[in-house]
Amino acid sequence: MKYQTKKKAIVLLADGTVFHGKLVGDKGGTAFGEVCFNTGMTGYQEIFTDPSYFGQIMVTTNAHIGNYGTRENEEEADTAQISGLICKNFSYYHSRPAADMSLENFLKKSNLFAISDVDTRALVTYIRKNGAMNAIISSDVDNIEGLKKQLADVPDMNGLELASKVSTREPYFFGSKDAEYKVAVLDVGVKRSILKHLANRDVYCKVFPYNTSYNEMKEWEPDGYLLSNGPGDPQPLENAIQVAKEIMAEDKPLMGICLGHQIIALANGIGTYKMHHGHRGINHPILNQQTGKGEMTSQNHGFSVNKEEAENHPDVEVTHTHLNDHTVAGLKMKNKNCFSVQYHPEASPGPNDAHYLFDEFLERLKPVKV
Ligand SMILES: NC(=O)CC[C@H](N)C(=O)O
Repeated sequence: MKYQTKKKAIVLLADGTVFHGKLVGDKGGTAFGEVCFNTGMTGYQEIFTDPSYFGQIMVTTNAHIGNYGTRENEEEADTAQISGLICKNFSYYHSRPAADMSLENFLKKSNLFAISDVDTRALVTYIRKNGAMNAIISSDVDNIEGLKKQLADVPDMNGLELASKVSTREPYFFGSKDAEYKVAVLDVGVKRSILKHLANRDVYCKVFPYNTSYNEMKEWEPDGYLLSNGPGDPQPLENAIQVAKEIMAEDKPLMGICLGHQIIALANGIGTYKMHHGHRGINHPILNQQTGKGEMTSQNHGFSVNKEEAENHPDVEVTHTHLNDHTVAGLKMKNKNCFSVQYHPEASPGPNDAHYLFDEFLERLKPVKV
């Protein structure tokens, strides 16, 4: 086996707890961020490249990572976006005919520091019990005191603005120019598969940087707007909240996904809060309150919308509820052409139950077009 003498590495949590592991590859390093876990049994490439995870160290509960390599076009951004990776077994070899790279090389290309051989079950149980917290992973195993000092300087996720770190610098287009509809996307960390879903529905997208004003987006004369997913706390995103307010004031079709959903809630005066340890996985059950049907969904969020404020808001309807903890999973504005979900209708990875939400958005664009 490759790397028979694996070098030691550690996970140091903000409360001082240490978990032991081994280095992936042989290049030492240190990485820090908020530690979180994803329970998906597949889809690591999509997870690692999702800009919503920027600033987070990912623990994968799937015991095998890397065994099917990576493949171009299955990523959500060009390189890995997570701050670091903690896994149980890391496969240096992959067996999938369609793969074009090993995960090891993909992580190298992304300059991502990863450690393996960690008791991930114990670590996940610990986070689940004690809540999300900052952590540092390092090969500098004999320097715990030094690492503690570095860890103390890592910013708290609560209140942290991260959209500016992942958003496009310049506007760009996605899809065919000849498409029937035009949607302006405010990129606070957009996953590529959201754009693909729109393009597949005859939508031409123009993707704007996170700090673009509504007037600038409007100049392109889009039929509707999308507020994307993305990393960090939604509350510091003043421009995005203002954009949502202005789109709603003009009653243009607006869809929000995850961070975009939280921004729409804030634009309506509904608060958001940091969850204990969040929802990250691909089997999160949702109740669609309008149809009474259940949906299996892909989720990745650590903040949530205030349920009481949403339920008591005269102009807002809670359309979807998370069945594990009854948190708000979807909203609709009663008198506005606007809806949003806390989960990921684009999946990638995950089940396809919620793709219909893109069709619903198209239904909202059609009358505007005519
Ligand atoms: N996937 C997302 O858009 C995540 C939204 C936000 N950063 C959260 O953690 O709740």
